[in-house]
Amino acid sequence: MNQTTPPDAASQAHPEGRRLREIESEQRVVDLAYGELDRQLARARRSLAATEARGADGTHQSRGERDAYAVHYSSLISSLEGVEDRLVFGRMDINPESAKAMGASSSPVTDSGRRHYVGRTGLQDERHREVVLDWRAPLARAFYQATAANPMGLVRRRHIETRARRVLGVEDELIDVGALDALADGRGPAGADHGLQGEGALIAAMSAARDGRMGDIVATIQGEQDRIVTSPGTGVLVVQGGPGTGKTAVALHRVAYLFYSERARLERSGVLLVGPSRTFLRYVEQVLPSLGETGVVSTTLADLVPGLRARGVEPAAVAEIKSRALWAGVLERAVRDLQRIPDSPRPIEVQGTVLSLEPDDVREAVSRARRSGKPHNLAREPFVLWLLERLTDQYAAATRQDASDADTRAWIREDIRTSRDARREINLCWMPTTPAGLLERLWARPDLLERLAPDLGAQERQMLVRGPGAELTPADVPLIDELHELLGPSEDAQARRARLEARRREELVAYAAQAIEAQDLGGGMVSAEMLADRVADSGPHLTLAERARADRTWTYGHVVVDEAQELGAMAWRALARRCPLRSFTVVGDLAQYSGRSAPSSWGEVLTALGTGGRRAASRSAGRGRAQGSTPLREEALSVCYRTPATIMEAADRVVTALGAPPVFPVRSVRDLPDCLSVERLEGGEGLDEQDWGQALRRAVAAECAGLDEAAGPGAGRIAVISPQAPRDASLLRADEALAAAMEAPGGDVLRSRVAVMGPVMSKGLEFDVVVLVDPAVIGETSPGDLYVAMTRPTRRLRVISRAGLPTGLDPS
Ligand SMILES: Nc1ncnc2c1ncn2[C@@H]1O[C@H](COP(=O)(O)OP(=O)(O)OP(=O)(O)O)[C@@H](O)[C@H]1O
Repeated sequence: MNQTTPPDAASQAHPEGRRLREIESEQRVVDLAYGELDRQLARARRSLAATEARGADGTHQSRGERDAYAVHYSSLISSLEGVEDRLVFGRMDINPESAKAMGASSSPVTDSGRRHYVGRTGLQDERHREVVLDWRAPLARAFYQATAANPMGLVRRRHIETRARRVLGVEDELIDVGALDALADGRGPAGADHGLQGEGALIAAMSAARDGRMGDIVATIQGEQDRIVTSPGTGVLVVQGGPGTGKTAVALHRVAYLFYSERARLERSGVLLVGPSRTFLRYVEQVLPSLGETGVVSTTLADLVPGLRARGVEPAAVAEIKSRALWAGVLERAVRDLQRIPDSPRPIEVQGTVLSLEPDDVREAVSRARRSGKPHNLAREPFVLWLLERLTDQYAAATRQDASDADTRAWIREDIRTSRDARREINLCWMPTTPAGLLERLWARPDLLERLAPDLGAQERQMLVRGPGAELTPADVPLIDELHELLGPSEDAQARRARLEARRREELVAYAAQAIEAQDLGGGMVSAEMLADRVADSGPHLTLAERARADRTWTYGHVVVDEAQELGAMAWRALARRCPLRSFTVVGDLAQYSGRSAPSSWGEVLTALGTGGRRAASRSAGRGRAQGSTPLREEALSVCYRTPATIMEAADRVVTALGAPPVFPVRSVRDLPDCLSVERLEGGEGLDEQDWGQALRRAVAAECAGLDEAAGPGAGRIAVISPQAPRDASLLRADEALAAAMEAPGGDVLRSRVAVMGPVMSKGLEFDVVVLVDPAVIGETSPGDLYVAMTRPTRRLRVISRAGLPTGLDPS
């Protein structure tokens, strides 16, 4: 078991004195580490200031270099600032033989390599001697993975608890009893045989009141988690397991680990993190910066395409139809459908001469343009050019001109190109269009849909029909992305971009002219144009993440997808395009799928990544290679850190009774007394709104009071998860105190003490307390959603129901 610091003869008599001495001694090391952090931060800030002071002068190349340095120093500063909190959290004592074998060099803190301090980042002193070992360093693996059965050279693991640069306590685990004598300070506590590493620190982390933001787990990563965090970044890795097993936490730490182990590659390409909702992304946004990493772009699928807003809502059944793989073919056909060969010759009048657009010529032009391999809008140019050449020949013959020289041909071509007939007829054969325009046409024209998507049933097609001008929905976004690939930029878009650039330059020139005049700059040596060029060149300093986010065609070095069981084939295709290397961390739990028919395997979910259709892995070890070109590995986590055992067991019973049992049953690390209460209201479904409102307010107010008592006044977070969230939210607001507790600064529900949401919105989140409304209603449409809703609390679940209770939940 864990104890605080090893007892020796003196400490038997004065254990408190011994504890204080240990704390004091660790404080000296922690002071040294923060001193080093401060020194490095000050140096980076000075370098940034010096770089910026160099101004916008110099050659194009030197301005580019200056910008690159500025971005580098800014990121370095953010990284160093990010690791301030709990900079050092662990110490490893290594047996002398292992230390010698590792050949570790000595430093003021390492005791000839026999002692290492583990922290959020690696720090060395000015003489390049180790002060803090980065938690991702190979040597630090023993801190997370060593057990009594496999000590990995570790004699003792120490967790150091700090707050705001002060050491508050230490917690020791003895790993290798046999090696203890070899250590300078002799004896230690009994060996660790509980299977959890740093149990005290772990339980403390889990018991702390939630504050609406996920914290990192770097100080308490467990062995099974660490093996996933540090597994190589190649291929597709599925991290699965029941609720609260740390899948999200592990995936985020894996990103930080990959930045460490493959920094050169990922610093150039960045990492994309895809989450189920903006709220979820806000929930996890602190984790990577707290590990010193900033090169991550996070997005929902709805926000995947820069500049596109998908604010429309539609039934889940419609979104499901849009997610199917068949759309790849349908959209391809829709684009080819814009390339038409007329049934008969079309007359074209050019300055009084009538030419004929021949179907055979159009056929040839179409096939040449398609052979160019360019997307539709870009292939239009070779298509038009080839037809214009044919029409030019016709015109020359009809007007008896010699069109053998380039200038004459160019004149004729221009006359044809600008004639109304030619424009109309050529457009009809090869219509330029935008992704949103084409999709709008598809939804608005059932006849078109029937022709292009014959595999859909008539009823399904009917469900897709939507009038022109309607808002795009999140499920439209992967289709739009696919269409971007098939269509390429439209002439309109290209022209718009050129116009914008021209306007921006005009503004810059005007601004520069004013500046020259106002400040009497230049002395005749600098023109407004020159100054405008410099301002444009020196532009804003964009970080990699900012550049990547704004560029739809950016390819990332690694992609993490959370709640991945929800993504359909079209979404995976969009993500596959963003990572041709197919380096993916796929996080999810098939049992938490929203809807009735969850996919049966990850192979089925991930077909679009080229992993083949077969799963080749088993439960925990679960490594294997699927048939297909992209290697697929599956790992499963088995310990729930979030939800008390009583609640977890109830959730398992309920979904099992609904015919959707957990894919991986999990073991909770703790249980709490009185953590589950279930109430079926008298009056049942016949209860009127007023009585229901009252009962709900009473329940939520009681939970607020209970949490005040358990965590301190106002501390902790409560979620009310209801199938009728908006209506229940307004009922709760009738109580002034609850309305105040529901206030969400900046619209961020995670900042409110009481958040009301539907079950889908609660995916991936966690709260101290959950008040769950009408679980049977949720379970009826989606057992997975009920599983999610029941497993969000860290302390307590209160069920309040008007409808009958689902099997497995009995009134308490
Ligand atoms: N090793 C650990 N040390 C401390 N806390 C941990 C550890 N592992 C997980 N946790 C905590 O457990 C909680 C659940 O983790 P996380 O959200 O990553 O689980 P999950 O498997 O993604 O859950 P779900 O599938 O329910 O969304 C979080 O508060 C996380 O910080």
